[in-house]
Amino acid sequence: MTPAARLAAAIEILDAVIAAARDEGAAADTLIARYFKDRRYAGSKDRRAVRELVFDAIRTLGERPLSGRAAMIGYAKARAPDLLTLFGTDGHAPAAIHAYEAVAKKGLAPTWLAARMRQRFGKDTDRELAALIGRAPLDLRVNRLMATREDPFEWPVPVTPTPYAPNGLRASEPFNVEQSAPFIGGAVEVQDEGSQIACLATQVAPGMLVIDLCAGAGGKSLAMAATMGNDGKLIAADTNRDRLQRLTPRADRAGAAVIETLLLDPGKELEKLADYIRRADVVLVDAPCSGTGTWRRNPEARWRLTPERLTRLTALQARLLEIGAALVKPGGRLVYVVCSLLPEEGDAQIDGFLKANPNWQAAPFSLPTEQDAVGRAVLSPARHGTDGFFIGGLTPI
Ligand SMILES: C[S@@+](CC[C@H](N)C(=O)[O-])C[C@H]1O[C@@H](n2cnc3c(N)ncnc32)[C@H](O)[C@@H]1O
Repeated sequence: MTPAARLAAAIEILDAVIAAARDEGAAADTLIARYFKDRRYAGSKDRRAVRELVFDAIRTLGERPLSGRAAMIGYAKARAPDLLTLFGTDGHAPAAIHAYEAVAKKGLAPTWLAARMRQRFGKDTDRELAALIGRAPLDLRVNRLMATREDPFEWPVPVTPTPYAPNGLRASEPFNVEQSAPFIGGAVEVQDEGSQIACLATQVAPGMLVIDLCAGAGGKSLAMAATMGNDGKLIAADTNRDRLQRLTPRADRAGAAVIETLLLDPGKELEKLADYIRRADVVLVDAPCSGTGTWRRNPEARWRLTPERLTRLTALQARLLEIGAALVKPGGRLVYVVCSLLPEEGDAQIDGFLKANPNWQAAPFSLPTEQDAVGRAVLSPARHGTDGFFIGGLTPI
């Protein structure tokens, strides 16, 4: 493909990304893969170059652009002026730029979201937002059921311990982990260091009954099962059958024998969990959220969120906290986690829960990172090099 044809391809993909962000469609990575599936003429260098153009444009533009063209012209004007010379050059090039056409503006995040982030980060907001749309490192977690961080793994790139999580490793550049012997053998999993730190807050231990209420494909279930040393019981529950099904082969590979999956009915979650009411030592509520803490991985997510979607999410989070609380035994622990840095999904949820449940209080936890208050911690890419997380600990009085 010529450079101009790559540019035209990136514009077409950006059109799809913008529509998907508006209509709750697929992620940018999926859309890029779909685009190239039917275009066998594109070689690996073309794919890489187009992907880079798409993601560079997404990272440069804070508000959802009107169109792929507006996005690419805005990106080119802000960061890559050479691209402007390619418009209108050959048969495969995008049409020449007109004097009055729409141009997307450079920015870190949509104005309404930046304003909400400012409530948490104040004068540091721009630094935090810039880090949030940077590139995420590739983090691994060593599975203590099979290995230790000191084992002599062989990696194709330099890999070093992460600064905070005791079982974390960080690769100096991306590589195909899933083809590596340690991954295939179950000795490592891919997991952001922030997720690993969130699991430490649960303080799970061997012999416990643990419920991972929003287990998904089990990233945190696997980490907790390893800490439990395969002793006890971990119920990995979720309403999404596909995600839960992905957990079973991962648990087999990791040798995590304490995990039982449980598919819940949305709206009737406690029916299937009736046997565990007031019995769990630890309940983790890793709630569905806006994902503002994971923009490094899918920066187009900031074009997706609307105030209405955020309201729906916070209502679900509050409901899941109540469900989780019903499962905790006296003296047990409820840990609430979101990969979001918006105050309404973090502190406000814990404040709301404590107000509605005066028989509960904050549960202190000890983490390798600093804490905001007793039982509350916030991780951010700018400060910790992790995805953004809010972690809250609660216990019945
Ligand atoms: C942040 S993700 C969980 C990620 C997972 N814990 C991990 O570490 O990989 C949130 C999960 O909540 C699930 N979920 C949504 N509504 C739910 C509900 N009402 N009850 C239980 N799980 C729910 C979603 O299907 C999704 O898998």
